[in-house]
Formats: sequence, structure tokens, C-alpha cells
Amino acid sequence: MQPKLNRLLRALAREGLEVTYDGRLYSVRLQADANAPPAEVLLPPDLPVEGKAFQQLAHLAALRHPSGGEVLRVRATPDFHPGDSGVAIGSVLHTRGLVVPGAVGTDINCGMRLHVADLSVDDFLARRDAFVERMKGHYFFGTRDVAMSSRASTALLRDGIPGWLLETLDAPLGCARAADLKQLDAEVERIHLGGVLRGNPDWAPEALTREGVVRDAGLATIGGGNHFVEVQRVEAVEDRARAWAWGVREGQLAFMIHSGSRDVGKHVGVAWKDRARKAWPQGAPFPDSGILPLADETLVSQYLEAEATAANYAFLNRLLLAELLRQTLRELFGDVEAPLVYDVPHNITLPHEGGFLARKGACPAAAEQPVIIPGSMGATSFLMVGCGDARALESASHGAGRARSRFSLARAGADQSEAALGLKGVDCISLREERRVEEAPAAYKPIRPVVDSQVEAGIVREVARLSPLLTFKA
Ligand SMILES: Nc1nc2c(ncn2[C@@H]2O[C@H](COP(=O)(O)O)[C@@H](O)[C@H]2O)c(=O)[nH]1
Ligand SMILES: [Mn+2]
Ligand SMILES: [Mn+2]
Repeated sequence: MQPKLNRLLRALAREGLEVTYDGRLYSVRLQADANAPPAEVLLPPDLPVEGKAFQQLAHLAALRHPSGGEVLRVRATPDFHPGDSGVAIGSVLHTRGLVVPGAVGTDINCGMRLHVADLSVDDFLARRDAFVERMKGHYFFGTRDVAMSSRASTALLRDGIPGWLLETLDAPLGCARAADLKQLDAEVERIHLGGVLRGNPDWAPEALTREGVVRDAGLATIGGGNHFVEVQRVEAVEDRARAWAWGVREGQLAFMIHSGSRDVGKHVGVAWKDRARKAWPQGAPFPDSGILPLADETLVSQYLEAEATAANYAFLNRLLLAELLRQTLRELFGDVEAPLVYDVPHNITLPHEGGFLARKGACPAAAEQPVIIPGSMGATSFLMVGCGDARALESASHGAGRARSRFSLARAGADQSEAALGLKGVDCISLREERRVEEAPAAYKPIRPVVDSQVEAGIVREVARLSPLLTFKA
């Protein structure tokens, strides 16, 4: 065993974790809790890991509620790294009789959306500057028009994209032309879960359902940090039959969108963190991790409804980010279609085998399902297909995963040269200069071993590779 790995295992043991590693899969448990199910992490030996992420995962597996319910299994994907709110990114949690709002967090239904367009890179680059200026207007300067009626907004929060479409087809309100809405209708089946979870507008900020026209709750905005909209080229196709069926061909332009539920997710996530604390049985000690499950049946179903409400909002947020892009393509390049390949959430709780599966930064990877795995703004991204691997809880990584913190990259004295940050040739469009540094390719793990380890484990298969041309970061 490598000395570095030995050191890590010894350090984890000193911190109270029981850890084994077979060169592929870690098994982690709190020494103090032999009854908790061991959490598994799929991680090749050459990828960086932080002890803190193992701590967070072991605590997640050891969660219990005094009134009952249980954690059945915990698994983590190879993009696994520590999370800011106590739950490691890449965690997948299978429970029965309880749900854990913190295991999804506040960016409910953060997810990836992929479109392709029959436009050559040369034609696109010839008008790159005009494209960038228009998209900056849409994404950064709020010149967009995404107002919608409170009726449409209420329908969205309750019935997702199909509900929103039904209302909007009657009264488009400038956010999409009637012809575009027909296309959106045809594309609903390429949104995970058909773009709908059963929500309830009462859980959303009040301004969204008040009579009149809703103008802003972060709708059609990318959001900060590692969220992005990226123009890519379909570099290579590995599975030609499947790519063909999904409308993907080598040489096409692609558009990848990474964003979530903006103000609505925050509203729901923060409110339920508070509720979980208030609902914790009096006198019972709080878990060391500070992560609180809900076990009361009514609270569980109310939380899931609130989460669904925010998830519906996120589906529309990504859809509108894509609509602004398609509109701009048409303005600049004529009748270019940019059909949807797939839209998939990676922060969400869904029913699973009589219980619940909460993913925080993990992509659903059921058999035959498209899986989107971005690398970084300087690395390859992947379109994969899921294999439905039960051991991996039908989940794949949702990216490469952070290897270095924003702080370590941006701190005074850090080498911020293009070469050190991997920024050579990267076209990053942002109003904040610090984003280029914080989000540089060097911030992320190498994507190849992340993807290969999952192919070898039978979790996903490769369909196509996408290389970045330019990336919008807010
Ligand atoms: N293709 C790009 N991928 C990127 C970029 N910035 C981040 N990333 C990848 O996305 C995931 C997102 O992680 P999340 O935890 O915020 O959901 C991350 O692990 C990176 O691999 C980018 O600009 N382009
Ligand atoms: Mn997010
Ligand atoms: Mn995300």
C-alpha cells in the first residue's frame, strides 16, 4: 500500500473512523458506532481525498432519529469531497421512515442540462463576440424578459414544467414564442421525471403566487460559484447508436447548463433546516454532525412537498436559461435548432424501494438513462448512459469534484499563473475576475480517472465526449 494512503488511513483512525480500502472502494464507519451501516466510497487510489469528507460521510451513515426510521445504506461517488453544510458532496443516502433535508441542502434540484445544435464551430466562432455580448446581457445584466403571471407561477410550483406549459401556452407573456412552447412541450419527456414533482405553492416565497406578474426570484439566472453555462463541441462519439438516438453527432455544438432552484431552493432549504431543529424531540441529544433527520410522517411528507416545489422551479430555471440561448442562436445564425438531450437533477430526494434516496451532488444513473458528467472549464465533459447498478444506488458522479478550495487558489502568495491554474486556452466569461481563479481547471480533480473508475465498476458507459469552447460563470 502506498505510504500516502497509509498515512491517510492512520489519520482517519486517529479521528475515530474505522476505514478499509481495497484499492477501489473505501468502507467507512464511526468506531463508536458499530451498528451504523458502513458507508462506501468508490475512489481510485490516484485521486485526491480529504479526511473531512470521510468524517461527514460516516456521520451521515450513523444518523438516527429517536422516534424511529433508519439509514439503510450510504454510498459516495468518485467526485466526493467535503460539503460546506456538513454533508459531503457526492453522497447518496438510502433511508426508510426518515428523510434528511441537509442531505439535499439548499440548492434543491441543482442539475445539468444538455442541448446540441447543428452548427459548426467555425461558424459559431465567426460570430463569437456578438453571441457573448448578447448572452452577457441576458445572463448578467438582467435585460431578459422572463416575467410570468402568478397563475403560471402557481401552476409551475404545483405541477412542474407541464403545469407551467399549460398556463403559458394561453398567455406567453413574452418569455417564449408560441412555436417555442410547442417545442418545449415535445421536449418534456427528455427532462428527468417529466419535469414534475408534486409540489405545493404554499411552500414557496409569497411573492411568487401573489396576484399579478412575477418578475424575479432568480429565475433564468445562473447563480454563483461552480454553476455555469458552457458552449462545447461534441469531440467524439463512442456509442454511435445511442448518440444517434439521442440526437448527438460528432462535430456538433453543445450547450451545457449547470444551475439550480435559486431563491426558491434557498427559501425552502433554510426554512426546513429550522423546522427540523424545532421538531427534534425535547431532551434528546442533537447528533454531533448537526444534521437533523425528520421522522414524523406528516413532517416527512410536508418536507418532500416543499422540496418538490423548489425542484419544479429549478426545472424552469434551467429551461429558461436554455431558451435565452436558443433565442440568441436564432437571432445570430438563422433557423438553428438546439434540441434538448437531457435535463437531470443531482440534489434531490426521490422514492426508492419503499424508502427514500437523497442525492447531494450525484447523478441518477438508472439503466438506459442519460448521465451528464462535466469536467471543468478547461477539461472534457462526458455524456454517459446509466447501467442501473444497485450497489452504487443507481448513482454516478455529477462532475469531477473539487480538489482544491477556493481559498487555497485565491489566497495571497498562491501561484495564479495561467499554467499553474490550467487556464491556458480557457475562454471564461464572467463579471468577476476572481471566478477565473476560484473555478480554474486546477480547482477540480482530473475527470478521466473519475469517469473510468465508474465505467470499470459498471455504473455508466461512455456515449460522447464534449470539449469546452467558452464558459459563462456569474
Ligand atoms: N464543464 C464544466 N464543468 C465544470 C465547470 N465548473 C465546475 N464544473 C464541474 O461541475 C461539477 C459541479 O459540481 P457541483 O457540486 O457544484 O454541483 C464540478 O464537480 C465540476 O466537475 C465548468 O465551468 N465547466
Ligand atoms: Mn448548485
Ligand atoms: Mn450542482
